[in-house]
Amino acid sequence: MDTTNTLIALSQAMPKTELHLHIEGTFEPEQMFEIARRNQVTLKYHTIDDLKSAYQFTNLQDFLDLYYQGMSVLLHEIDFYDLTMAYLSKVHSENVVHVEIFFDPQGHLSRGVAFDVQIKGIYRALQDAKQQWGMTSKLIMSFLRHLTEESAFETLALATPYLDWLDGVGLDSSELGHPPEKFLRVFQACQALGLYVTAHAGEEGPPEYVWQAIHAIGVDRIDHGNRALEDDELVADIKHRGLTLTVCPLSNLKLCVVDDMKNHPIQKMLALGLNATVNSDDPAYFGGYMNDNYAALIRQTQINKAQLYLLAKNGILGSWMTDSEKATHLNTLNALFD
Ligand code: HPA
Ligand SMILES: [Zn+2]
Repeated sequence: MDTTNTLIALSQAMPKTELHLHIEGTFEPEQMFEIARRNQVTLKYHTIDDLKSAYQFTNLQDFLDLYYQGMSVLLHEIDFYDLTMAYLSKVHSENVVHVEIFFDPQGHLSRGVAFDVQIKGIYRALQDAKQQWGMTSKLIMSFLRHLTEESAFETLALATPYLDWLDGVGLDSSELGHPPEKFLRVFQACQALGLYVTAHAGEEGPPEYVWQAIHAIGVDRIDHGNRALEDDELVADIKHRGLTLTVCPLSNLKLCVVDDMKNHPIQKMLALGLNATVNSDDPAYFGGYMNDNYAALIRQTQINKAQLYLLAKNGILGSWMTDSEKATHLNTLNALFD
């Protein structure tokens, strides 16, 4: 019988991928205050403790209100670089070998920060991480679903000179009332450009939104997907298609998508044959990075060694890495679990 501590040590040592991560959600209060100071931006909260004490959310919107406020201090390319580098260096120390990160261009464009300022800072950090540590990455531009499809099209037009740096597009922000179908045409345009497509669905929204993401949009992956479990036919369809779910345990707890980590559905997802993965979503706001998410699952849901292996393996296979990159990381993972 493996002890909790043995499993936690194994989860820390294993090569991990992060497939659901909003770079603006990695903004630690200390760094936020530092960048606010150098940019002479005044934050609504006066101290780091004041800010941290506001991190009590009862739903997704509570969090988003703070998330948009926090990102408002990002003005220059160096700010986006520093933010991204701080995240990459943190997860490098946790044996994360590959990241696929979202950024929210519209959250910055609306404040007058140009698209090229954002993407140049983020992309340069991704390149530096590759050079320094061999960490590979994909960049996903996410559309804000509370805005119009027209606004998403305008954002796509701004991204056109940078298509070589972009791997996929996503859909995030306030889910209820903003179904995936609202963005059908813009996602079709993205697919025609050869971009991967993923969408947040079934975090707060009903199973119907997950159906739409799969059948109307044709997503390559589903972000969250928790509420898909309410519909057996949908579960069978996700399984049949082999779609990956990018699940975020600590996020789910903080945003009251689950009432208690003990009741987190990730083991059920695995038992149903779904390709669930572990991710941190917005680690600076939700109380933990990759290793903390695994530790919480191990401590509170008693996942076993076989399930731990499966989660890590699903993370490698569900990524957009090349087959040979996947094979390399699978070999390392297999050796560790032998
Ligand atoms: O967890 C999330 N859900 C939806 N939108 C988001 N934008 C950042 N994080 C999230
Ligand atoms: Zn998310």
